[in-house]
Amino acid sequence: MTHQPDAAESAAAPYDAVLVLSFGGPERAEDVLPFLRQVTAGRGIPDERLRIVGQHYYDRGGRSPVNDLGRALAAALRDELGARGCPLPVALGNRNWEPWLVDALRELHDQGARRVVTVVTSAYSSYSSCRQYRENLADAVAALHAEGRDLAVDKVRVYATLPGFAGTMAELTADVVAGLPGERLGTTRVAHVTHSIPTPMQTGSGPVGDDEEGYVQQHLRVARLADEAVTARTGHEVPSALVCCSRSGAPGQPWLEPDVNDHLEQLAGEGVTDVVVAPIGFVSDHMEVVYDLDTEAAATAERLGLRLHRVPTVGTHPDFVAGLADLVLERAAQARGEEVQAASVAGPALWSVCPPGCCRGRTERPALCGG
Ligand SMILES: CC1=C(CCC(=O)O)c2cc3nc(cc4[nH]c(cc5[nH]c(cc1n2)c(C)c5CCC(=O)O)c(CCC(=O)O)c4C)C(CCC(=O)O)=C3C
Ligand SMILES: [Fe+2]
Repeated sequence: MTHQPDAAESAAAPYDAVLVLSFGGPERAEDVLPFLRQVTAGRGIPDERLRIVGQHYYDRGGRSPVNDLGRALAAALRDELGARGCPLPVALGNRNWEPWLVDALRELHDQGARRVVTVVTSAYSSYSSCRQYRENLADAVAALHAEGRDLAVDKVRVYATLPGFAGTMAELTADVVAGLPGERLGTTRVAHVTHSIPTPMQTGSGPVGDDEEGYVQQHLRVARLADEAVTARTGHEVPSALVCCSRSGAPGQPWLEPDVNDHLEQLAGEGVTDVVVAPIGFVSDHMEVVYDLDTEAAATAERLGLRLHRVPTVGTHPDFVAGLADLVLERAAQARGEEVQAASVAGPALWSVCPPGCCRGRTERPALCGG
């Protein structure tokens, strides 16, 4: 982290640092409640839900895996960029807990960074997974400006269709299905899983007036690519569905459905024997995966007599990390005004500068990386 590259000589120019921007989680029991209050500030998540979610953290000693996973991704990306002759510092900064975003950016600035490119740990458009991070960036940069620090921040493109993400997820899914006994493939189903969001957040996701490129539509592209990989690998068309986990919000409030547990109930009633659970909505094995899928959905499957097979998340898979490095260099070329070839699967490459109104929230707040 100490070596300062000469930005002018680097394929990463004009950027002199990379920020991995993530959700964040607690690492000690005493931090669980403050973390939950931070996440839900003003969002009307019932106390009942908070107690349940808090317990998931306490059951693991109060330590969420998410920060360690973010640090591992940042280190892997730094190594990959270094191996490509771009020895940039890569820092982890979080929305909801230490290491806080503003502190990560301040540290990069102390190391000499003046123009930072951000990789968010979510591949999809929505208020929660894209715009809210852009608002967090606006707040952090404004705070640093108020300290007299000069720093500009950009973001790589929305990467649901990046080969290193969607293609890797598709191959990982095909690996799991191909490992099942051939005689059970006829009674096997794939469940592509993502984080549920409120229905109005889905409606507002992606560019205004574009019904083809919202949160769900982007997931359906990735799911279809994975289905095709499964068929190519096994010769079977294994039916699949896009389902959700981690719903919160008040009872009565509409969120995306079906819940993965309800979906398993339905499949059990249809004579299915095996369900391959592919967490396409997530990039690492954080709590939504290790609790909602590996603990809760696994228990549901067990009760129903279903065999559940969980596909790994992309994590620090070399193809994912290489894809993110490609994105950083692609964004750099774009920032230099060069024409770029944006590699994409399962649909067109998505945008790096969000159009006005993209992923609308409940209120208009300043956001960076938008047009
Ligand atoms: C789309 C999406 C992603 C994926 C994209 C991305 O990664 O950004 C995501 C990731 C995550 N969500 C996480 C944790 C939580 N999310 C909550 C609440 C909420 N999530 C929402 C959406 C998303 N969340 C929403 C609309 C809410 C309602 C409140 C609000 O509008 O904000 C709550 C409050 C309690 C509850 O309601 O469950 C917690 C504790 C963790 C950390 C896990 C760990 O510690 O390992 C991660 C990676
Ligand atoms: Fe969440």
